Amino acid sequence: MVGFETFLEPSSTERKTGMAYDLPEGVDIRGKYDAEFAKILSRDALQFVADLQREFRNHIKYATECRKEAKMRYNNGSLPGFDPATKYIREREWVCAAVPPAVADRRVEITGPVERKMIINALNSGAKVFMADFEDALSPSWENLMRGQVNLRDAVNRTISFHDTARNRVYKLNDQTAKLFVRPRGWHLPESHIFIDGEPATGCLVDFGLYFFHNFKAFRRIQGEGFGPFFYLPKMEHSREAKIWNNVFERAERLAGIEKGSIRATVLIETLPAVFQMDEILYELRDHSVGLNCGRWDYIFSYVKTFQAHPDRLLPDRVLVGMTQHFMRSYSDLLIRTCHRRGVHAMGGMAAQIPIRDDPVANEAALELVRKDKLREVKAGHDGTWAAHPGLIPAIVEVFTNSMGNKVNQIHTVKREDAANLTEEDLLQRPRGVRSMDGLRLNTRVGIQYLAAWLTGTGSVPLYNLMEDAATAEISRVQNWQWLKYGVELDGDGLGVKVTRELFGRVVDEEMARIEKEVGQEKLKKGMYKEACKIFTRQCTTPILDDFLTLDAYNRIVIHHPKGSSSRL
Ligand SMILES: CC(=O)SCCNC(=O)CCNC(=O)[C@H](O)C(C)(C)COP(=O)(O)OP(=O)(O)OC[C@H]1O[C@@H](n2cnc3c(N)ncnc32)[C@H](O)[C@@H]1OP(=O)(O)O
Ligand SMILES: O=CC(=O)O
Ligand SMILES: [Mg+2]
Repeated sequence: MVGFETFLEPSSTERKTGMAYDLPEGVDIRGKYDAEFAKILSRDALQFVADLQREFRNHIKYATECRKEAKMRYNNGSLPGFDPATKYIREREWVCAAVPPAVADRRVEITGPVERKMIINALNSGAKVFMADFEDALSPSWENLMRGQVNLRDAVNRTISFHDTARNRVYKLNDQTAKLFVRPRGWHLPESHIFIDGEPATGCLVDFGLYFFHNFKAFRRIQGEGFGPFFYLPKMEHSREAKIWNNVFERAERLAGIEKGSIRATVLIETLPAVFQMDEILYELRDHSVGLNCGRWDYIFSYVKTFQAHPDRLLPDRVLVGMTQHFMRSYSDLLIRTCHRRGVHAMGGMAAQIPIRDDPVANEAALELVRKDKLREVKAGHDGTWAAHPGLIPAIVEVFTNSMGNKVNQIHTVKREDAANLTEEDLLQRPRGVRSMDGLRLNTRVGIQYLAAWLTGTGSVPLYNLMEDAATAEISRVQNWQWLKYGVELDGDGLGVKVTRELFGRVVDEEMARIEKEVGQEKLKKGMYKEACKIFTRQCTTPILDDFLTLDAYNRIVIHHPKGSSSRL
C-alpha cells in the first residue's frame, strides 16, 4: 500500500531504470516502453493504481452484473423508472457540499482530447473550464493515453509547450487559463496494456489513478485554490456506481493526506436509467459533487440501447432527435431542478455544430444554431454549457452573460420547481419524426468514417461540418441496428422502403464509394476504412446488440509489447 510520504517525496525506485518499467508485485505492463511514459508509470504510481484496483474490483464486477440484470429486465419489457426504495433520498431536504470558489463560474466549458496542442489551445481559449477527455473524444491507444498523462502533468505544472514545426509556431500557456477537469473512461473499458494480478486493469482507475497521483498537489496549489483535482464522470447507470467513485475519492484523499471533499466531480447524466437516479447519484457523491451535466449524445444512444427490445420506441432520423423533443427537454429540466435543489451546478451539453471556415453564410447559420441551443439552456436554468471548438466560445459567453447578468451561476436563483411534476412518462416519451433513406445513409457514412479515424488514433473528428465523437457515432450505429432489426419503413421519403439486410448491404457499398470519392483513393487505401466498414457493418447487423462500439474496436488497437522487454526488473 502507498502512504502519504510516497506522494510527497519521489522514492528511490522512481529513478530511471533503463529500458523497462519498474513494476510493483502483481503488476505487468504490456504496452511499449518509453522513457517519458516511465516517469508516469513509476513504481509508486502503479502501486497506487493497483491498490485501487484490488480494493474496488469486486464492487465494479458487481455493478457490471447489475447492469446486465437491468438490461435483461428492460429486454423483457420493463421500463426504467424511479426506485421506490430510494424515495426517501428524493423527498428529503439535503444539499451537497458548498461549491469551491475556483469553479463557481462555469458558464462555458471547452472539451477536447488530451492531445498536447489542443490542451494548450483549450486552456487558453477563454472558457472558464477545460474538460480534458480520456473518453468520448479520445481513441484509447497506449500512446494516446500515456502521452495524455504526460501532457496533463505538464499542463498542471504550467510547463507545457508545443512546437508546430510545419508552421514554426510555438504554443504556450497564457497567464489566465481555464480550470482543468479530467474525464476518465467509463467503467466498461479495460486497460489491456496494464495487468494487475493477471487481469487487465480497469481503464478509468488507470486514468484517474495516474492523473491524481502525479498532479493532486500542484493542482490544488496552482489551479484549485486549495481544492481539487476536478473530474467529470461518464456513462453511469446507477447510484451504486457513483458510490464506488465516492469511495475511490475518499481513499485517494486519505492516502494523499488531503481533506475529505477536496476532490470534486461532475457526473454526466447520459444514460436513460441514470435520469431516474439523479438525486441518488448526487447523494452518494454529496461531499465530492460539483453538479450534473446533460450528456445529450450518449443519452440518445442509451435511449435506443435501453429500448432495444421495444419496437414501439423506435427513433426517427438522428438529426431530428434534439433537445426540443419532449423527452430531452424533460431530462434537462429535471436535471436543473435536481441540481439547484441540492446546491450544485446544472451543466448543459454539446451542440454538434463547429465553425465552417470556407463558407461564411453556412458558418453564420451554424453559429446561430449554437446560439439558439445555448439560449434555450440558459433560459431553462443551466449554469453553464459545453463548447466543442474555441471559435464558438465568444458567442456562447455572450448568450450566457446576457442572460445571467453579473451572476456567476443560477444555482440559487432559478429553482425550476415546475419540473418536480415531470413523470416517468415525460422522461421516456418516444421522440417524434420521420425516418429516411438519407438518415440511413448518413448514419452509415458517418459511422464508418468515425471508426476509421478512431482505429488510427483520433477520437473526435469534423464530419460534414459537425463534431463527431464516440457518443455521436454510437447513435449512428444503434439506430441502424434498430431499423434493421425491426425492418422499419422509411416513411420520410414518400418511398415506403423497408430497411432490410439487402438494402443495408447496398447502402454500405454505395456509401463506401462515396467516402472514397470524398477522401480520395490514396487516403482510403492508407486508412482503416475497410476494417471500419467491416466492424460497423457487423455491429449494425448482429442479432444481439453490442453494448459499446468501442469495446469490440478496442481489441484492434491493443498492441502488446514483445514479451520480456517491459516486464518486471
Ligand atoms: C459527446 C461528447 O462527449 S462531447 C465532448 C467530447 N468531444 C469533444 O471534445 C470534441 C472537441 N472538438 C474537437 O475535437 C475538434 O473541434 C473537432 C475535431 C470537432 C474539429 O477539429 P478541427 O477540424 O481540427 O478544427 P479546426 O481545424 O477548425 O481547428 C482550429 C484550431 O482550433 C483548435 N481546436 C479545435 N477544437 C478544439 C478544442 N476542442 N480544444 C482545443 N483546441 C481546439 C485546433 O487545434 C486548431 O488549432 P490551431 O489553429 O492552433 O492549429
Ligand atoms: O459526453 C457527452 C455526451 O453528450 O455524450
Ligand atoms: Mg458522453
